[in-house]
Amino acid sequence: MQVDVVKTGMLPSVGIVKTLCKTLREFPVHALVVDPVMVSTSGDVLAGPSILSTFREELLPMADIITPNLKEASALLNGMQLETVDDMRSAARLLHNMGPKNVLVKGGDLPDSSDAVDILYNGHNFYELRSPRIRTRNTHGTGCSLASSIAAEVAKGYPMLSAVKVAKRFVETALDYSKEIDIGNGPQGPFDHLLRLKSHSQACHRQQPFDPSDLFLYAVTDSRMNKRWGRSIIDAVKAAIDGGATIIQLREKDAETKDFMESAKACLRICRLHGVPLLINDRVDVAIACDADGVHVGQSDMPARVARTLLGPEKIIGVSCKTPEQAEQAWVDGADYIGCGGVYPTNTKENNITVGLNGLKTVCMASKLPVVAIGGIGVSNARAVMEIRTSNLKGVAVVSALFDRECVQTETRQLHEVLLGSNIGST
Ligand SMILES: Cc1ncc(COP(=O)(O)OP(=O)(O)O)c(N)n1
Ligand SMILES: Cc1nc(C(=O)O)sc1CCOP(=O)(O)O
Repeated sequence: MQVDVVKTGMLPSVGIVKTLCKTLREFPVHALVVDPVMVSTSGDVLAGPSILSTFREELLPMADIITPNLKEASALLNGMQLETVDDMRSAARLLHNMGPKNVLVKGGDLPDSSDAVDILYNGHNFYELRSPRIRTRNTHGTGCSLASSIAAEVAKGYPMLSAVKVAKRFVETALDYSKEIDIGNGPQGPFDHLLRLKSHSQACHRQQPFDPSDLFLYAVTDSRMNKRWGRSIIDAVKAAIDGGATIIQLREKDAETKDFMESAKACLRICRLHGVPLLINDRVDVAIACDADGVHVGQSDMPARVARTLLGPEKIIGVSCKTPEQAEQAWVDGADYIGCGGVYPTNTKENNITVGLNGLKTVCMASKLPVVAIGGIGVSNARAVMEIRTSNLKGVAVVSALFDRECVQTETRQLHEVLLGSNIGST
């Protein structure tokens, strides 16, 4: 077996350190990451002074990097006082003289520092690596995970400086992710390094599975209209839900990404309270970032197949389709529903091709997926749309008839009544 990178953790006896060094001399590895575990983040002493001379004389000279915390660096340097960043630099230089190629002195315990400062020294340059200090009691295991992450990055072939930066970012993100978890009985809890796995599985989780009847009254927001009427997107979404909207899509063409994310998160809270799914138009990144229930993509947006890979199996994906071929492709790509239009001419979307009721019917009959009709639909014509009577036409998606009006709630309620009267999907 070829071993590329070895990372050491706690080595409880002199005999074990000596055996390890002997093995490493016989079977050299590409890189050796030494976490000289002697004092844990929680302050527990994990290895006695008898081990220090073996560390200094045998193990450290073989290491590509060593990653002591302040107490370990001090122990290796016969009790040297380490209280400032300058002290850490001096310690890194002295430890480097013992033979390792790189030294990372971790300043997590540095008094009076609002940042977490680590010093990396490679014999030529010092790098001061700073990240915000995350206030949490769940820090147990951070040193070990940092060194393991460095080893993993080095094994992937990255240079030491980038390996350390990536590892530090990983630990920082994991600390932040798990900072409020109530876990463990002692003064400290473990931090949670499975964050990527968990955040992905959470991202893949939706409150409820997709129900095609959610397409019944589909409210699609428009920032320009809401601005014109002097209301926020959040107020618009609330009003639409109060009026009976069964699904919401945020279609914010002019929003800056950060603003879009913030309003999406606020809207999501409202939607979750009411059990109404919230989709994001076009922006798969925003949907992932705010854990929305899904996305709606057009023919020139990210392909549904790619969106599905990014979003996972449970999120809702809708695709705009004007033809039977597009509807077939949406099904193949793993979409959940299609939006078909424009049924009528509309001013909301420039240069939109109108397919009419016949086009809608043709697409519905070809589609294996549920369909929602869109384009120029409102109280006056929703019934005619639903009367094409194909069983997979589940509802209407509406922008201006709800949001380019003074009272969103009233308009939504009226449309809801019309749709109820049309007895959708019963044939
Ligand atoms: C339900 C629904 N159907 C169709 C569309 C149109 O989406 P797209 O083709 O991506 O065009 P834009 O909305 O981006 O202008 C939709 N948004 N919702
Ligand atoms: C966003 C959109 N997509 C369409 C399509 O045909 O795919 S029509 C349209 C605009 C719908 O707005 P209104 O309800 O104001 O007509």
